Amino acid sequence: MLEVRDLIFAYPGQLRPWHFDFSVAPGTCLAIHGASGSGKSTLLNLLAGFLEPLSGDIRWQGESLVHRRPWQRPMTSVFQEHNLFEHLDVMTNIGLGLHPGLKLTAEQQLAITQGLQEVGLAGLGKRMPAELSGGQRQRVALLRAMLRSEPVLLLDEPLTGLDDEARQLMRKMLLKSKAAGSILILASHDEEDRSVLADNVWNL
Ligand SMILES: Nc1ncnc2c1ncn2[C@@H]1O[C@H](COP(=O)(O)OP(=O)(O)OP(=O)(O)O)[C@@H](O)[C@H]1O
Repeated sequence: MLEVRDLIFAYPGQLRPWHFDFSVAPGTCLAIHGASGSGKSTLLNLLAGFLEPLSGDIRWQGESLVHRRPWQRPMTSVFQEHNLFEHLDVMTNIGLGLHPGLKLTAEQQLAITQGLQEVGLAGLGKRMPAELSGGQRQRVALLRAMLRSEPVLLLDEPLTGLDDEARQLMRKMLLKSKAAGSILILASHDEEDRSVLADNVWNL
């Protein structure tokens, strides 16, 4: 269970702080809903550990995460900038997500090849990020996040800008992650994405 308890945050000079309090069970998706500027990305950044709360707690399996660095948290984030390494090809970008020294097992290599097929990118493993469209880059970033198999996936507008076919494929993959027990925290303006993926909604 991921628990967010009385988490308070404000940017310097902000008069009304945010107050977050919710919990999310494994195998479910919480959508964060709110107007532009309401704090969706801020909440994801707090969960990921890129921002420090003023007070309150974030707990995973009963253990506090607030003093853990981002890479020590059981989470993977896919934020709007897709964060691919520009000088590394698609396979290497994904492989680095699985093992920082690229020591991949045969099983992991197979998972990458199959994953690329599933998200409609078969045969593009040797491409450099600059040789991909925006939507293809987005799918690489999402696939890398899903293959990391961390218990919590933080998703900031993950399907924005994808065409219908790619969007359907990625929704299917995300539903598969959820069925396998992942927690999805989803910031999305898209009502259909929320209705297909989310079990609960946190309104900002
Ligand atoms: N580093 C920062 N310093 C000060 N204020 C910030 C900072 N980052 C964001 N804000 C402000 O905090 C508010 C929430 O921003 P945030 O990016 O979390 O909104 P959002 O709901 O994700 O918006 P969008 O849907 O447009 O992506 C906005 O008013 C924004 O201007």
